Amino acid sequence: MDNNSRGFFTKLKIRKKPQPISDLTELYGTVAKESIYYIKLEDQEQYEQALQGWKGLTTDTMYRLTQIEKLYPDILSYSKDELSLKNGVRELYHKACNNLERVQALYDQNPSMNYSVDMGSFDDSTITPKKNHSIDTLHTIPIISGPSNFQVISSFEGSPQSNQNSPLGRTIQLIQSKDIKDHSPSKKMNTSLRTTQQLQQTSNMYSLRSIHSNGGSSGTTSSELLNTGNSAYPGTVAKSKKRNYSTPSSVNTSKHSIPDTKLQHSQDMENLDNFTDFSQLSLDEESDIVEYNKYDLYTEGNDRTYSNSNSMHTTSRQRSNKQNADKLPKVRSKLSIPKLSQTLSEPNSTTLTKTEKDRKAALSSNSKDSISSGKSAFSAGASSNPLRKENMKKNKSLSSLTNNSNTLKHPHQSNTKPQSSSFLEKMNYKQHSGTSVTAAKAVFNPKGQNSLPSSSYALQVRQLKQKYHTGFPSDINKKNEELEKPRRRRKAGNTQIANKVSGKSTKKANVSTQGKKINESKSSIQTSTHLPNSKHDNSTIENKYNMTKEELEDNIIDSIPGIDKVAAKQIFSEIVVHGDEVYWDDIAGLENAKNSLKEAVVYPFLRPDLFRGLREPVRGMLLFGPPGTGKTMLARGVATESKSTFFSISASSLTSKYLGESEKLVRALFAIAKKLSPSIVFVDEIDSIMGSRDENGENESSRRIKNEFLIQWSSLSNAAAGKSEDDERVLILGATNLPWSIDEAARRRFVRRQYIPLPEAETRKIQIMKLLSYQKHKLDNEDVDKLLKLTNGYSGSDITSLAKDAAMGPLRELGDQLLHTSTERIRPVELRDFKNSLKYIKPSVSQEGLKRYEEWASQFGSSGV
Ligand SMILES: Nc1ncnc2c1ncn2[C@@H]1O[C@H](COP(=O)(O)OP(=O)(O)OP(=O)(O)O)[C@@H](O)[C@H]1O
Repeated sequence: MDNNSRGFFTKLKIRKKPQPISDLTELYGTVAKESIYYIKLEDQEQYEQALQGWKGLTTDTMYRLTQIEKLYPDILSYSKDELSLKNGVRELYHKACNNLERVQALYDQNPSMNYSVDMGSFDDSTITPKKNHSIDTLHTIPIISGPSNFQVISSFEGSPQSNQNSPLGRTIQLIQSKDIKDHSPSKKMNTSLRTTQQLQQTSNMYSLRSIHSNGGSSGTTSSELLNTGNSAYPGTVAKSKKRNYSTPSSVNTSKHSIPDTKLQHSQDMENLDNFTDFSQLSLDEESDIVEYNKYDLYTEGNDRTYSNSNSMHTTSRQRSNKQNADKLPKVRSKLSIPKLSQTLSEPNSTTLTKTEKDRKAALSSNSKDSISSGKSAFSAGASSNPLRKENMKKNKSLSSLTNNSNTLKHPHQSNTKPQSSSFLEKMNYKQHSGTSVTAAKAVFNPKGQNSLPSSSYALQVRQLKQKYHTGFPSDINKKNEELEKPRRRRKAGNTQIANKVSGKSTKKANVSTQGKKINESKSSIQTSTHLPNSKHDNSTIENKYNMTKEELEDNIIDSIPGIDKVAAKQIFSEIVVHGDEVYWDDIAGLENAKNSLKEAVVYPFLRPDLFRGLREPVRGMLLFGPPGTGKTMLARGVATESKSTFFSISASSLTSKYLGESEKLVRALFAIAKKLSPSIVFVDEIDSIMGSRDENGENESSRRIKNEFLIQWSSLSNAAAGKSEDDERVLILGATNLPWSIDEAARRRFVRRQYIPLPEAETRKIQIMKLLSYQKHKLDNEDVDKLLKLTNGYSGSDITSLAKDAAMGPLRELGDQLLHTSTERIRPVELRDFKNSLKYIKPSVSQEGLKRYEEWASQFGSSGV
């Protein structure tokens, strides 16, 4: 370890009370400002530049956030503000990714729209309107010159952070500028030494822990870390300086979109906050700012230019810093969080481009609601550009652009302040029954909300009714009637049956066509099964609630304080199962398990009033047993029969490569499950996230997921139907083939541990008969009995495979003639087909394996009621 590195660690130790707020504030401000800039570039059809910018921004943001998380790993010690800021940054990052995708598509579609511009420029000229080239109407954004003016230290070359179109990335060059040597306040200091020290100091904010860790999660080298540390600086500068518009009208810039109360906050602060014109800064002043921000870095040697023309070139410094020194506000107070919203205000309308004007018009027309404003703004922006509009549609970027408007909000607003009323207002929501949560429940819990009101439910309903004048079905008699109504069975041939017959297991057939799918390749995530259900049709949702599913989700998310929006979106789009119709009758046998589940889940969910006090239902139930015995089917059956919102998750859906992300997903999952209660959170293969602590291979990330999960699970103490008035009924239903691997703490929380054994002969018979009922066959009772003897030890899924294979027998016989044979002439399935198939379809569970399950069941489990 060299001396410099030692210096880092010493500093880290000295820093007794880590305060992520300053880092996060700075990062948020930087990302937000850059985002606005790149959106403007896109508005100006400068796709290439915008693209480069988004790329740099996304990379840098995630990297810097990771570093902050590493530096301040104790999330529990974060203040509310810090958490909100962190969420805010995540949200901006997510939106930046969406924007990146969109701009990439725009760029790919129409590369001719791009202009050859010096990519080193952060020149406002690049966002100059093309059709309305009035110089007077231009406003300026500071330019940081390209590499020609800078001396790049070789170790930084090729760094991913060196994206020059991103101010974040450009800082790498900036920081090593020759000008630093010439103009920095510490002129006596040897430049390279000082630069190194500066880098170290800045890196202290972000990268100490991983400086020698060979990159940590991001796989970075120490030089990259330093780069990233440096990249923190422009944000500081950007935050610390006033954006200066070149036209007289820009004097009134601050009036834009800023509530009066905020304006009163501090004009100086605003100036400081908005100042981004680097070229107007004196070195001395800037060094003060740097000092104020505790970043001992000097960037004012960097070349930037004013551009009050639409020229697209980068020039060297055009004005002396001294000349503009007085433009820097003399404020040294700490940047306050609320200023972020001001920082992000739109510029003066007179300086806006046409598209921006559209956006602004939309904004003002809906100023009460930033979300809706954003949407309108988006429409305006999109409509001005047909290509973009089309592309937006294609890329589902409505929400991402809507979200852009969120960048104009304070993170607190975006995270915690429910937007419901204005949102509902905009959507004419009063015309429709139910609140957003109700609507969401109807969407995500399409079988219908629990019919019987617990007192808390009734209370909630009353409150919601008062608030939104809705027509909730709260009449208990009505609900009793509803309960007693014979269940409407699906017609044979519906998707479920079709899936079975066609051989798709319920699990495998689950391919969502609803909601956004962030990652379709995640086969572990089941999001929907039954497409024909019109309630699940997005268009129906839109008709019914006059809002899209995405809007509905946004609304729900907004109503949950403190939730990470990105994580919540992921939960909605990937994990929520939209109705999953498996009925008890579909599951052959397993009567004990069914009874157990009815008692533990179904009845309490349907009659919460009966299940209180000592009868309070369990909050965790484990289904364990050999593979393919119907555990997943049972879980789906429970979801259907209990009329609950069903979340089906797997380890992979909760695992993120980014530090802290998985915990957020877990928190979001529980928060949404509570919100949409009654809910069942089904975790298949739960051993993979609840593995025993002494199990080999438990890594840090799975330990963190597990801990978070256990914490959240504990918080469901009143969640099952029971005690309190405002109970939220959420059940964790786990399934595993490896019950002995489950951590003891988790095992304890699974109060009921239900053994799902291999099917008995009777169960196999029911299953075989059910499967044969969809096929022409010639098996009589005697044949079936013979078959039962032959399939001893087969699991439910083995039986399904066998039946499917046997059904192929008559077709196999035909060979190529199959193509010319009419359906009627194909012979029925016979016992011999099964016998043939039995030759190569063997039981999947061994006798020894079975023994182990039985032992564990007798020790920890139960086998029925
Ligand atoms: N009792 C049953 N009744 C009807 N079909 C069954 C039954 N058990 C299993 N199957 C069939 O086996 C398939 C797999 O079942 P399921 O996925 O529920 O098993 P599992 O116990 O969850 O398996 P794993 O532990 O491997 O996830 C089902 O889609 C169904 O076709």
